[in-house]
Amino acid sequence: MLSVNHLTRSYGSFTAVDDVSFTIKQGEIIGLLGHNGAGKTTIMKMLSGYLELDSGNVSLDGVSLQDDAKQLQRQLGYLPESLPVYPDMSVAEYLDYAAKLKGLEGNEKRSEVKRAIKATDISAKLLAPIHTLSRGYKQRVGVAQAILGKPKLLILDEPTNGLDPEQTQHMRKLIKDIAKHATVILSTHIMQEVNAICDRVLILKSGKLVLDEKLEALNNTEHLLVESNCDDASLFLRLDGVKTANQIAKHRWQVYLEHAIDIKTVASSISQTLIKNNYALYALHNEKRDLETLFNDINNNGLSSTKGGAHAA
Ligand SMILES: Nc1ncnc2c1ncn2[C@@H]1O[C@H](COP(=O)(O)OP(=O)(O)OP(=O)(O)O)[C@@H](O)[C@H]1O
Repeated sequence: MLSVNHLTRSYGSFTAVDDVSFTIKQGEIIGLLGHNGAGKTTIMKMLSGYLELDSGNVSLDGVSLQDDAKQLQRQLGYLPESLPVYPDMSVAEYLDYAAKLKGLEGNEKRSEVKRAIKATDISAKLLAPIHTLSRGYKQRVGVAQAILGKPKLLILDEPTNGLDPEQTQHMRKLIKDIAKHATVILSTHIMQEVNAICDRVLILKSGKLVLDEKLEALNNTEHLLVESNCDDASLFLRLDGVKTANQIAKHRWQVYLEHAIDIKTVASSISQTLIKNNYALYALHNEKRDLETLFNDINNNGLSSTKGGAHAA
């Protein structure tokens, strides 16, 4: 299991990742979403040990990044946003080199390189110098190096970036296969990608984690739209069945509910509570959301409050 606690990182005075915590079980595929600059790459770089944490901690199956970065790095594969490529090396030379860096030797190294080549379907270009490859092929070489040594944790920064539709399908299948034996975190801007392969989604906004939810629950999420002059998120959050309360405009709230909760019961307790607390209730009705509209709501709206704590988002 990957455990990430209070991860924080600034560049100078700018906080790019702000107190982010989550855990991921083996076999899960997590989609890390957020607009440009939300902090996705910074988180991935910290998890992979490429970038130091300012504070917080990361551990994989109990091995802490701070205490034993080398051991943890041996268990992880990382496809960075831009691969540190060696343009004049052939694909075969590069994979051999990458395998050595992971501590693989002899027969184990040979069989792992072979496996990675087969899995990413790059055998036709083994002798080609890397600088002659198309973007899609380079991406596959990047994934091949990431899966060497059968990592327990695979971190993929925009894995289908630059791939054509057929290669994208192939990559998605590959990621699913890998996830049978590993934890996968991938970042992407493409919602279909998340819907196609992820089990769970983490949404970042301005460095903060604003949503951590299973995709299945998310795509079946109903929320209540409440129009009221109430300005206190905690009023909604203390009600049974309420998961988050987002103020999306003056006098407009989106109240997200726990999975499988009776929406009418929650609606009734919201109206009673508002009135009991001397707030006006102008309207209350339910709406259904999918990942894409939820993502847009989160990014276009001002506040996100969860039972775990309310924060400006
Ligand atoms: N080396 C750096 N020095 C200063 N600021 C940086 C540096 N790297 C990233 N940032 C800033 O930190 C913030 C988060 O960047 P990051 O690359 O993690 O975002 P991202 O979510 O991966 O974005 P994208 O989707 O565009 O790749 C951005 O505002 C970015 O400009």
